[in-house]
Amino acid sequence: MPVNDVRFDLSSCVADLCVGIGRYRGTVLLADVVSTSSAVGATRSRKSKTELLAELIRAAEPGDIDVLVAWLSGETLQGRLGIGWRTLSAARAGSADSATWTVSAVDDILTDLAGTSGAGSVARRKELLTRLMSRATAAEQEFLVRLLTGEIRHGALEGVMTDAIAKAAGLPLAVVRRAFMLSGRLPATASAAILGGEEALARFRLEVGRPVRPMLASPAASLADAHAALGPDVSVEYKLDGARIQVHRHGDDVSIYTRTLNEITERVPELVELVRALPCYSVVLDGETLALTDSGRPRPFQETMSRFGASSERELLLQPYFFDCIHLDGVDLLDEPLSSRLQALDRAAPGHRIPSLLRPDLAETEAHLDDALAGGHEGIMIKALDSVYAAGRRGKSWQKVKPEHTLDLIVLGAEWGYGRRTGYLSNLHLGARDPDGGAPIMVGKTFKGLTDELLRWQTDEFPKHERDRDDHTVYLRPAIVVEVELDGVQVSSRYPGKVALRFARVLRYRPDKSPSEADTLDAVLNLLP
Ligand SMILES: Nc1ncnc2c1ncn2[C@@H]1O[C@H](COP(=O)(O)OP(=O)(O)OP(=O)(O)O)[C@@H](O)[C@H]1O
Repeated sequence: MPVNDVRFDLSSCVADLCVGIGRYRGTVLLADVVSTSSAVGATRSRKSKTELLAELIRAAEPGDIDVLVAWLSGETLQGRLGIGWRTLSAARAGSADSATWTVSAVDDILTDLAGTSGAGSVARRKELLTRLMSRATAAEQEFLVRLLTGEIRHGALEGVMTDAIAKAAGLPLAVVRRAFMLSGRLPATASAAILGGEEALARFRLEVGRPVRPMLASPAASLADAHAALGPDVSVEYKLDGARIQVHRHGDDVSIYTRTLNEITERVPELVELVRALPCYSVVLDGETLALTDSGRPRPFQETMSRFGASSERELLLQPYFFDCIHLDGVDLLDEPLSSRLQALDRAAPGHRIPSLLRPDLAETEAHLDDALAGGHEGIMIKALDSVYAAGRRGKSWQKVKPEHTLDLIVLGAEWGYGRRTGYLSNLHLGARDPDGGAPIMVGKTFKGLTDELLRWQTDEFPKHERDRDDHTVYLRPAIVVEVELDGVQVSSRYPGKVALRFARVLRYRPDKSPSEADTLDAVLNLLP
């Protein structure tokens, strides 16, 4: 689309939005949300995305704020309703001429849909969906389909949404970010910010038993770079190729969460036992878990992840390796430097620290990386000892060094295979995340690295996320993240990002990551020689 058309679309969307909000201030119409969402999608500027979302949040009635934020950030139950694209299309006979749905009325229907189960639920769901769709305009229907299939999250990513909440509430961004880290939920953060200001946000505290959003690392160009950037006061740790765990214990109560804050306590009894036996009363630990082979090498990532699934194989015993401690016996440590948190970790869980070195020189750091790789691990992490615990990938206080290029990409589609792969979905279309929250951008294809087991899994799983299909290809909604290894990237006019992967091969699927955590187009472009 030529640039002028984008501008035209955007300005008409914004005009609609202002009319909508002006007319209905107090009661936000679904139409207002729809025009904001398309305007947010159409602009590539983070600043205007923030402005638009902030305007919408400001205009909402108090009771609508959390629903709005949940919708626009994808943090909503609707993606999990299990309503497919086909069912939704079937419910779309005809559309209304003018917009009458309000946010709260739509939310009531969605809540009803979520609560419908048992005998007669199919008919009841159909009836609710038809009611919802028949009173919606064509644009609203489009939005509802994306909302119900869980696709909407790409309109407003976490970063933009926290900016918008801060702007709408007139509060410093740092205060909003911290509340989000502690509450783990954007809707609750938004309502508190708008209705209760800084005081309400300050009430979000670290609570033992409630997970906080984890701190992440940024990739380092090289080991020497990371070492030079962070200076001598660092902790250099193995980067283990397992699954992130956050462990909370209060007395005998233990709860364990994944990187995406899902609770898995019931599935990992051996970890619960071990944590109960630690010499402390209350603690929150951050770490990695994995299963080992008899010779002490890490088992493949898929096997560790399989322990988190519904049918968990208990024979594979998981080991924990902790690397942080953010609460110990009544004292919150989030704002303490890493050096103090590591001392607390050694008191709380002696003998369970991830293999690490304190303040090594460059040669020792290199040797640690070699040891990690020789042991079958992924690489190392280099962390500034004076850094506080802050959720997300902001700043450079944790840097990861891995020898191979790998990218976490979004599966956009898969082509039917031929020869040995006839009848299987095979060649994957791979997309990078648009850093500005737009649709993923295709950067390459591959079928290399796909085992028979993965081919079978793909063929089973992909149709559940189908967006469209033709004779050769099944196109997917952004839902599945796959990690690929590659030799590099090259400039290419074949794909819209003007860059293509070189020799990409599938390493594994990443069920622990959502598309909003996939690598961005910028990360791909960074690999250009
Ligand atoms: N010593 C360690 N310190 C922190 N995280 C570690 C460590 N060892 C392994 N990890 C894992 O690495 C992840 C942090 O790396 P990053 O922020 O790059 O996330 P990621 O995208 O999942 O990483 P990758 O895709 O490289 O596995 C953590 O979520 C954790 O699961």
